[in-house]
Amino acid sequence: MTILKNITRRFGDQVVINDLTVELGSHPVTALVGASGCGKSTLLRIVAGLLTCDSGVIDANHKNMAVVFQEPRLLPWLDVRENLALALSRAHNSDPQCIQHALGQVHLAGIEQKFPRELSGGMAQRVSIARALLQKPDILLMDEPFAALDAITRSELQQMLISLVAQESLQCLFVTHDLNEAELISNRLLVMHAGKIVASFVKRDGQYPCSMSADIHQYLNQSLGHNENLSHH
Ligand SMILES: Nc1ncnc2c1ncn2[C@@H]1O[C@H](COP(=O)(O)OP(=O)(O)OP(=O)(O)O)[C@@H](O)[C@H]1O
Repeated sequence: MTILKNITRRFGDQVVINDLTVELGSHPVTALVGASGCGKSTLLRIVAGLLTCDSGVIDANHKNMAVVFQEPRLLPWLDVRENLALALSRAHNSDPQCIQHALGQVHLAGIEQKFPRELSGGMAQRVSIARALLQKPDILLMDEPFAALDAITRSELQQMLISLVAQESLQCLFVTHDLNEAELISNRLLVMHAGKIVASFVKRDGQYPCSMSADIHQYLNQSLGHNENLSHH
């Protein structure tokens, strides 16, 4: 479990994360949704340790985190095996079989020799997920990982992630502004608005409450900076 208490982060005069308190890791997949610019990526980067906060406390039991971004961020001059070997060496692991295993996990056997430019967007993103898995993360942080993919590929990767989470007992924080994706993938859904978590929902018996979608749209439709009427759940 990672607990963030009273986190605030500014960029210049702009308060992007505003006295935010949340606990992560009590459900396999927590989705974080919110309108563009509400601070989702900033929060994820703070959790990942890629960004400091100005005030607040982070009590992180998740020691080993891996991040998957919207872009695969593969090194173009290295082939797939070399890209993954780099991640493996960072994880202080020299067992090359792990690379085959990780590629199998993302259903991509036999492409070790290909260079990133030879991969489709979906394949490249699968490689970046394999790279994250090689780090054996105790929480996987995903920032709009499927946003740049076409609808069919996106759906395939969503199903792959759902299976992976179940098979590997992964913990995942999944940032998206696609509510359907968030509902499908997550077990818990946090709504962010103007730097705060304004609502939280838990999936029970495979379903979120019927009223959730309307509640969230009310938040998403509000312009940033006008959240004083929001109710907490
Ligand atoms: N490095 C930075 N320097 C200055 N401002 C920043 C920086 N990073 C983020 N911001 C600002 O913080 C606000 C929140 O950005 P953030 O990327 O966290 O939002 P988001 O909810 O993830 O949005 P989106 O869904 O569009 O990705 C934005 O106004 C953005 O311009």
